[in-house]
Formats: sequence, C-alpha cells, structure tokens
Amino acid sequence: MSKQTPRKQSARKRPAAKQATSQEAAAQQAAAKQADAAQATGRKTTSRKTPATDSGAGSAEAGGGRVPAPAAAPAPETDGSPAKELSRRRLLGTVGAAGAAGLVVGGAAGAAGVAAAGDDTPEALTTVGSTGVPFRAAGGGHQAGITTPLQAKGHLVAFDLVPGTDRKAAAALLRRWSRTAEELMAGRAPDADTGVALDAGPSSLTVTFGFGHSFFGRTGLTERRPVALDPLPDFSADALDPARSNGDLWIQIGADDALVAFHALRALQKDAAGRARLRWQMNGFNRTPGATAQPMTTRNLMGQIDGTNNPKPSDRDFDERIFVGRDADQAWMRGGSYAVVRRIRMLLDDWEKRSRHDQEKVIGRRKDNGAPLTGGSETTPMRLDANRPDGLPVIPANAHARIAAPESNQGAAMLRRPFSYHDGFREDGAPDAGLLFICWQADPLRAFTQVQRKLDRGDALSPFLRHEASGLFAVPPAAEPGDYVGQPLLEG
Ligand SMILES: C=CC1=C(C)c2cc3[nH]c(cc4nc(cc5[nH]c(cc1n2)c(C)c5CCC(=O)O)C(CCC(=O)O)=C4C)c(C)c3C=C
Ligand SMILES: [Fe+2]
Repeated sequence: MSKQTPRKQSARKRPAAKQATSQEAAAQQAAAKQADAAQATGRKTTSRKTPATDSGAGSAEAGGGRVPAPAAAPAPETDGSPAKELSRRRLLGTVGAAGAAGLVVGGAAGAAGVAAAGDDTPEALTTVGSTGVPFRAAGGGHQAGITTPLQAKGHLVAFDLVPGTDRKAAAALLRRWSRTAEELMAGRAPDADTGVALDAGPSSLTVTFGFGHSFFGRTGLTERRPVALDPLPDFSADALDPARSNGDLWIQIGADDALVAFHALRALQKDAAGRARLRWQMNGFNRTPGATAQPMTTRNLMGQIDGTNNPKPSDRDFDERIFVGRDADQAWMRGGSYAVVRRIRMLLDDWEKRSRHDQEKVIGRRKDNGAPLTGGSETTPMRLDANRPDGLPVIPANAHARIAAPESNQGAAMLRRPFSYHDGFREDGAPDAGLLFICWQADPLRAFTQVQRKLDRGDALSPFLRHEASGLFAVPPAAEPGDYVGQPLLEG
C-alpha cells in the first residue's frame, strides 16, 4: 500500500484567546461561517427535518440521489472518461469505490472549509453526511445497497412473522417499512422519531429488503417462491447456528455514520411490532470514507485488500450475472437479486502467526497493494498459467483467488459486498471477529454454491475460517413510485 500522507489538523484548533469570547457570539459566528462554507461547497446546512416541517424537497424520487460534489475533481487514478469514472465510483469495494464519493466531496469541502473559516471556527471535515441514495427506482430498477459503494457501518437483521401475520398483514408491514426507509434515506425523520440522527444528513444510508424461503409458506405464497431460493447445500466446513441463520424477512442497513445506521435499525424494528419478531441481528463495519489518502479497495480483518476482482457495473455481462433477468420463473423477481449472507469467523490468532509471504500464498495476491503474485498492480489480471523456474505455479494451486476465480468455475461470478465484524473476545481470548460475507447474484446455485463447493474441497484460506451462520434471501427490485418493496409479490 502506498504510504498515507498525514492528515490536516489546522481547521480544528481554536486559539485560546478566541475561546474566551461569549458563547452566543461564537455560536452566531460559527453558524454564519458554516452557512458560507456550505454555500461555497453546495452542501445542505440542515438535513434531517421532521415530515411536518419538510417541504418535500429532497424526496428520494426528486433529487434524493447522491448530492453532487461541487466541481468534483476526478480521483487520481481515473482514466478520464466520464462513463468509466462514474462506474468506477459506483463500483463498490473496488479501487476508488468505497469512499470515492465521500473522499472527493470531502476533499473539496475540507479545502473550502479551511479557507472560509479562518482559524477559529470548527468546520465539518467532509460532506459525507450529506450524501443521499434514492430509495425508489422506476421501471424495475434495483434496490439500493447492492451496487451502492460500501458504507462504513452496517446492520443485518432478520425477522420472523409472528403467528397470525398473514399475507395482508405482511403487506402492511412492507408498506410501513418502505415508507420509513424512504424517509430515512432522504434524511427526514420518521413518525415518532427518537431523535438519534437529528443533526446528521442521510450519510449514504441504504435499507435493502429481502424474503427468505420460510416467508412464502407463512403467507400462503408457496407457488410464488422462486426455485433459486431452495436452501443452500451443506458444506463440510459449516458450523452453522440455526438461530442466527435464515429468517422470513431480511434487512440490510448501511450508512457512513453509526448513529444514522442505528437510528434506521431501531425505527424499522419498532415498525415491525406485533407483526414480526427479531430473529437475529449482526453489526458490521468498513473503512470510513476519507480515511485513506486516496480512494482504494477496502481491507478485511486479515489485512488483505478484499474486493479487487469483483464484477464491475461496466462489464458487458454485469447485469446478467448479478440481477434476475426477464426470463425468470417468478416475474416479481425480475430486476432483483439473491443475497447470500454468511457470518465467517476468522481464526486470527492462527492467521497472524503466519509470515506475510505465507499469507500472500494463501490468497495468491500481495498484501500491501493487492497485486497478483504474478506481478503488476492491484488491477492487473492474475496469470494463472505462470510457472516458477521449478515448474510450480506462481499462484499456488490452492490459492483462494485462483480457486474462487470465474476461470475456475465455468465463469461463475458474484458481487461481494461484505462488512467486517467484531463481537468482543471468546473465552480463550481469541477475537470473535471476521466477515459478514454478503454476495449478490442472479442465480445462487451457479454463483455462490458453485464457488463455495470448490473452496470447501480445500482452498488454502478455509483452515483459517469458520462459517457460523448462513442465509439466502430473494431481494426484489426497488419499489416503483407509490409502491412498496415486494408489492408485486404480495398483491400481484
Ligand atoms: C463462496 C464465495 C467466497 C467466500 C465464502 C469467500 C470468503 C472470503 N474471501 C476472503 C478474502 C478474499 N477473497 C478474494 C477473492 C475472491 N473471493 C471470492 C469468493 C469467496 N470468498 C471470489 C469470487 C473472489 C474473486 C476471485 C477472482 O476472480 O480473482 C480475495 C482477493 C482479492 C479480491 O479479488 O477480492 C481476498 C483477499 C475472505 C477473508 C473470506 C472469508 C472470511
Ligand atoms: Fe474470497
């Protein structure tokens, strides 16, 4: 990894003499300067309003998309073409993606903030908070949270319907959840708000809804259950906890602010009262946008750059691989995707005892910059056929990246969009930490199951992992204007 440049601290310091001014004057001065800085950078000055006071501007359909970066300078490694730049930034988890929007916007805002503030006013360091993602998409568009850049904080939560919740009651729940998600993603407070996120903007919040296999039996919709939701097979390395696996309904929440993410989790849980009961919940995190000197692919808790060879939205076959096509057996899933969720604990005590050289052979890529062991940079394709002078492959035969690659799996590909997790320490002192592995695909049998079967037969990474929980969810397309998520299933 390239060395990071030291962060600028200047805008945060206040000279002692100025601190002595009256609180009121200081507050007025700060407000005026923040308004100036916000005007200069195009940021919203306040963003979270109660529905009663909000005029409706900024609703998800009407401009609730990403707040554009003022004169967004292209990130350093761009190839310049606007289309490629857009797909590069939109691409989650890959170079320039996870924090791209935040970093570019933040960079511009930070610079303007320092210039406008002089040296006595605390300024927002970035505009991460003002970035919004639309909830709705017309014409069978995808739900947010699939191709959205990775966020810094995530919650995964599964619910089971309570006895007596029939199809009609389930529909009412999805309608209520959709309304709440739309409000929150636009930076507005939902009904009976707790106030937890009052001062924050939408912070790239996404709320993504999915249906589990058991949902269909409970609601009398078994004929509408897609074949692709058939349970995943058992794998030899599984040590799954059924209580933390599957579920009737699944929600993925992601945001670049922990309070915004928790606020959404709590609001959605309260919405479910009387209709669905929490089954399991997991908390995850990723790099904070702007934490690295330049946008780069995130790292996992083993220290590897993780997400490099994800399919890219600019790939010819991206949609076909990741999203359900027009010929799907269930029309309500067209434009949707299937999420496989695995809680994978990392045996970090064992892993960290290995030399960097050994760790690199386990993956087949360098740890510092993610480049394949066959050379080049992170984005250089792996040369799986390259041999060392002694005739052995440069990328070992059991290297994780070799075994998982589409070339080794009849072209199978999935979009990996994980969160790391850390739930304290186990009795033996080992961290209870790892990856909330989430992957998206049009057909789980041909993507996740195909690849996991292969890994399960003995890739070099598996001895350092324990799969502890699992779920498979059908994630329908985004709600059309006026609809709620899953309406074509529940009312079709
Ligand atoms: C069944 C699918 C996969 C599981 C489960 C999985 C777990 C897992 N992976 C890493 C770390 C890395 N994986 C990398 C690449 C990679 N992994 C999968 C699939 C699964 N990984 C695929 C399809 C690929 C891409 C292969 C390719 O086309 O080259 C890498 C290399 C960098 C990258 O491309 O992302 C790392 C590192 C961990 C730590 C883990 C479980 C905790
Ligand atoms: Fe992997």
